[in-house]
Amino acid sequence: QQVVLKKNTQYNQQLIDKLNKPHQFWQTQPMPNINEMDKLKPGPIQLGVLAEVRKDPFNLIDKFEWFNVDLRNEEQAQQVYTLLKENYVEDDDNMFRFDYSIEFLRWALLPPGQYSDWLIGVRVNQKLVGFITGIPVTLHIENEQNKVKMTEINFLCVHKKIRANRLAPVLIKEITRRVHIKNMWQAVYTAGIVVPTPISQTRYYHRSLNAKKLIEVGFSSLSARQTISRQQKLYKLPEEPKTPGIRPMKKKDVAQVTKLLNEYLKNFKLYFKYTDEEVKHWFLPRKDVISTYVVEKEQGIVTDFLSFYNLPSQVIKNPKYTHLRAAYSYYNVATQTPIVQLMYDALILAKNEGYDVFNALDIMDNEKFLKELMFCPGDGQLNYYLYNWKLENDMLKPEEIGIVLV
Ligand SMILES: CNCCCN(C)c1ncc(F)c(N2CC(C(=O)NCc3cnc4ccccn34)C2)n1
Repeated sequence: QQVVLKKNTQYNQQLIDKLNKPHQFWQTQPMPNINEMDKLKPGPIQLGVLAEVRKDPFNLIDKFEWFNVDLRNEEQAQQVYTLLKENYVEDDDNMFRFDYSIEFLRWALLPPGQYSDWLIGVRVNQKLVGFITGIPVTLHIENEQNKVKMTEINFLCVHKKIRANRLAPVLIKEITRRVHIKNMWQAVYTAGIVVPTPISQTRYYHRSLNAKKLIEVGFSSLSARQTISRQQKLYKLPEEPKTPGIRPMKKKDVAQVTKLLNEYLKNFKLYFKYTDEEVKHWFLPRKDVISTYVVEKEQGIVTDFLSFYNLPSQVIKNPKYTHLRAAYSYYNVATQTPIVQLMYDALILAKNEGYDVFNALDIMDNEKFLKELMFCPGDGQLNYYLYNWKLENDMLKPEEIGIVLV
């Protein structure tokens, strides 16, 4: 009886703490909070001192141990895949959960220049129960002179059975330490939740490709006047893309795609600059991971390209379907083809690749095609965060964001 009472009081105390001091962890981090916004000048909030960076890993509760994940190792990749498949992001009604594939994770987390100690796992008795990742990026912030080498954080995940152990803050602190050790002091990340302090709040839009299935899995719903067959007719797409010369990207296109992409991204306040090597990694088609199509005119000139990545969701309880096949808009550059026509072709190509829905955020120039191509606003928002950096005006509009995190 005593033990149960103690456990409950301990748990209740944790709840009381949570309610009284929300964001207790985040208040300790160099993120501008509301009242000090006006005082700080644009740029780093805290200047890091390499000599002061802790050399040893943060302490873990006993039996928990740090573990650098080697995603090239099949067994370790399987462990990461299973942890995410069973414990990663779900929608608010717990109907869907992301199901990132192993090949996708290798694409997302093994880019050129990756550090082996930035894919961090926590294990208990050889079982993976926690994960967080960083990849090295150079982010251009608000103007050309701010080219900041930093980390892009992603895939923070703690096993459902060991939540409320305060493991997530330790994972964040440990990857921060491993980034600081490399003399990098900023980070960029996104999250569906709001913690201090978003630099932009973007919104998801969805374009139905398989209306019937979206209704059957509960992703879409029918209003009184709508019927399934009406919806199918409304969202019907032609068999073939409209743009002459559109075809899958090949290795020979890398140099032209790099030029088009870097030129286009200068329009935004937050963007990466890509080398040929990086374009090869991020855009050359990989089956069931990334699709990129280029528009080739006479003499082999590439004038436009479109790209989308594959992120299926497990349908948690449904008699007929186990997965929702979703294509997510990645980077699209239209210099000769009208953007609406280019993205209409993206829908047709995604439908032909077997996707049920095409998702896009209202960032970059996406507003220009979302309404006309019958995208519907989703219920969630994706917040962008910059760690240890004060922007000129604190917030950026979605159309000023030029980066997509997978
Ligand atoms: C760095 N990390 C971001 C991952 C990419 N992210 C979360 C994302 N980028 C663009 C989107 F357009 C988007 N989505 C449209 C919304 C949606 O489809 N909501 C219903 C739903 C279906 N399946 C799931 C699984 C989890 C949560 C909601 N789900 C979420 N998500």
